[in-house]
Amino acid sequence: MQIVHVEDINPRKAVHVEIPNELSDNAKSALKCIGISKLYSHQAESIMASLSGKNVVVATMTSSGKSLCYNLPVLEALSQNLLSCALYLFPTKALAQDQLKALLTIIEAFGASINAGIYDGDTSQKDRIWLRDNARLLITNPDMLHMSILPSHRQFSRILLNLRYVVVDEAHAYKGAFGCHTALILRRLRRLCSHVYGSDPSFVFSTATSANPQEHCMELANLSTLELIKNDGSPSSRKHFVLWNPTPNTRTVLNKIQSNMDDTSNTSHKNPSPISEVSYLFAEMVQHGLRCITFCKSRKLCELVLSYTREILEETAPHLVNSICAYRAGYVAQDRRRIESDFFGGKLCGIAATNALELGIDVGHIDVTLHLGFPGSIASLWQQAGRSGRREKPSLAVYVAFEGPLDQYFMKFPQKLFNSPIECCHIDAENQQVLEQHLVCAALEHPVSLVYDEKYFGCGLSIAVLTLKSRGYLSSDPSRESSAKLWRYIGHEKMPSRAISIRAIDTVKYKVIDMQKDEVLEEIEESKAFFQVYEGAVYLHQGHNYLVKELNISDKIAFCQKADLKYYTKTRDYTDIHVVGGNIVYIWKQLAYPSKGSKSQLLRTTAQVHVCKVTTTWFGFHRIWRGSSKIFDTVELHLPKYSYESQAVWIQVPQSVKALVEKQFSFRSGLHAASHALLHVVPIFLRCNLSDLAPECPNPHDARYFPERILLYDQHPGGTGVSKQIKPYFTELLTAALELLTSCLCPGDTGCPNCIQNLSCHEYNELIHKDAAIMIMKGVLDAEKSYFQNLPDPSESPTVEVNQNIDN
Ligand SMILES: Nc1ncnc2c1ncn2[C@@H]1O[C@H](COP(=O)(O)OP(=O)(O)OP(=O)(O)O)[C@@H](O)[C@H]1O
Repeated sequence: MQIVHVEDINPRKAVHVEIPNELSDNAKSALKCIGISKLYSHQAESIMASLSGKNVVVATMTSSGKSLCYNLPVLEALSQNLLSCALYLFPTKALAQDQLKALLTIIEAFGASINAGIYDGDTSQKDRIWLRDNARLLITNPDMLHMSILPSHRQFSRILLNLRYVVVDEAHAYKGAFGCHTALILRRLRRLCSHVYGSDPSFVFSTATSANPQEHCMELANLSTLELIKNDGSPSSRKHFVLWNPTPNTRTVLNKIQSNMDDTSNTSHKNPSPISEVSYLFAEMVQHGLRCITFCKSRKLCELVLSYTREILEETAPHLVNSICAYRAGYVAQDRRRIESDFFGGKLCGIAATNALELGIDVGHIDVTLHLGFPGSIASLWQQAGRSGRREKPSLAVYVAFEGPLDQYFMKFPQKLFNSPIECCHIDAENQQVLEQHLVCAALEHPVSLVYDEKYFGCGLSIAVLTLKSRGYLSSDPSRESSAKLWRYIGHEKMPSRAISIRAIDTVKYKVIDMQKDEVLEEIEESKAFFQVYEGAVYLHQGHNYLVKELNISDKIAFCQKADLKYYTKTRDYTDIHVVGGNIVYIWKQLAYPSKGSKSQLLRTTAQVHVCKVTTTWFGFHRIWRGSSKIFDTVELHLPKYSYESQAVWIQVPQSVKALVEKQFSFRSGLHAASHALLHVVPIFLRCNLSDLAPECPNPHDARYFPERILLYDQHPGGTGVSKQIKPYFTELLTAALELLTSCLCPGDTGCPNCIQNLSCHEYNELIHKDAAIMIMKGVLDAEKSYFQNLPDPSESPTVEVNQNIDN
């Protein structure tokens, strides 16, 4: 049977409290108006804490009424002082739209005169002017704050002068590169409020699933105190969480249904694959009148699931074919809004979605969530599953596993999924490179002072200022004493914020055009384009197959035509890391978290951090039968390579170690496994998002020379500085990675997801060898030890640069 485990998640009773007497009559009648007669205990707790001026983070379950935790104190404060203002930050435009509806209802119920509106990239010029002059509750996102509000802060002076609250919703979305940039943007905001406008807003965060909400939000907004509200008083319904493992040898009831129904040989669903099984489940749910979201890891999977499910419904319940659709990034905003409201209104009863729908957009009651593959974190899985069973009705979640190591690991050890703590959210708000980028913007907004601004930008400030001075971005009055100097922006760009991509999203995009309708179907970021569109590619849009007929690279357009195809395509590619050189100097600074080693110990490493060039080469594609996933054709591709500059941290493996390893094992496989293991232990030492980093993975089908090094690189063009932060810990990382491998008792050479297998490996964990990795890491650590034995203590000097030839 495919069902390998059922976890029964017990319902939880609501803990209600009376509406606090301290609230105004307006607030009480507003609550009554929106149908709330009692508060959940966490709501009362957080509302009272916010009203007393405390910074608050509400970390409770999905759909636990968190919006009220910030809306109520904000509206109470804004209706009592008719000048007071609030700023709401949502991580996506869609969420802002969604929340505005609920907010306008409660504002009306409050009977207060509070103008509220959304100020984002979609807001018209006319509305922007009106909002600047009239809004007291401005809803925006970090991008807009960074690009528009802060650089033109004088236009928002009324709001900033009277800013009483800053609300940060879905705070768990701010992690990795995006989190790091947002942290700096919030520091810029708080600095301006204090230095220019004399305001000091309180913060209210809402966050769903993270192990360290308080620490994460304090870091995000640089707060010294923050009240954590985590005792959830909202009710939750019973949930059955099913782990479903498609097994090639077992015919399921669903397969039987399918085989009875099939009369053609070209069907793609005879063999159970996770994609076809999830599609059958999806079709079943819809046919039983259950409202369902199927979460898929990628845009392509989302389209495939929709297309398979529609085929099944065509046979079994044709009237339901149009009651499901796909929802993912890349669709134009208008289409997404239409899908959201059709789903909410009941016109649609199922959606195949990527994590674009993971954040709390209210799409009404959902009975079932299906999860095709592990979404990358336990937190994410819970967040997705939390979408069903709202409003006290029982619900079902089914996690359908892929063949991959991580999915299979959870199928074997379900308790690792249900009993493990949820991961931490990592941001590195002291990232020197990101700090430098935002300091340029901050200096344009208001001159920077080393004395007054260190509390916002940390102890890396003075070094960052000197770096920016030498690069011609900042200058100060030479007659002033150094501590009294004010650093002003003197760079050439009028709007330096425009050059900073806070989500590290490419600005260059490819248009996908339907040739028959002459209509743009989608815009794809340049870095992702060649994975999806090339001549001969099967491109999926809203469950329909399109064949890409032509790719015009100079105009960045892919022309395609609807086609009835029983296969999909997949590129053959590899990624090379070329270390360019140019040492990036690591500057020692106070760490915000305890370090396991002393400063001098940490500096004793020959690891290097350099600028690198990351290049992806596409050399062909496979045509693969849907359902059976069998490759039936391989085609050559001639596409330009895609490159970007980034940063890498790496250590050379001595030739002697290589020679020793090669006597027993494949050296390449050892390097590959060692780089995975190294990546896995990074969070023990550094706050960062693992998806910011990637290990160097050898291409299993390429016998070319592979550099003798263990390397991690920053996946964002330009780099977020995470490689630089890793360098001083390299020896410690190697030691921890070695411990990880030697303590993992999994059998076999290829390890498990707990040691050397990595979910996001570009080469699908091919060519990895645990014992070879252990030998390599031991060899490198021994070589490091003997190298430094005879050297003086490096703690005298701030950096240790060890000369090594860069031969790759
Ligand atoms: N005290 C209450 N009593 C009854 N219903 C409530 C109460 N508070 C909120 N609700 C209802 O619970 C639902 C979910 O509320 P809300 O959207 O604020 O949750 P949330 O925690 O912000 O959700 P998400 O995690 O998706 O962001 C809404 O329909 C809201 O009206």
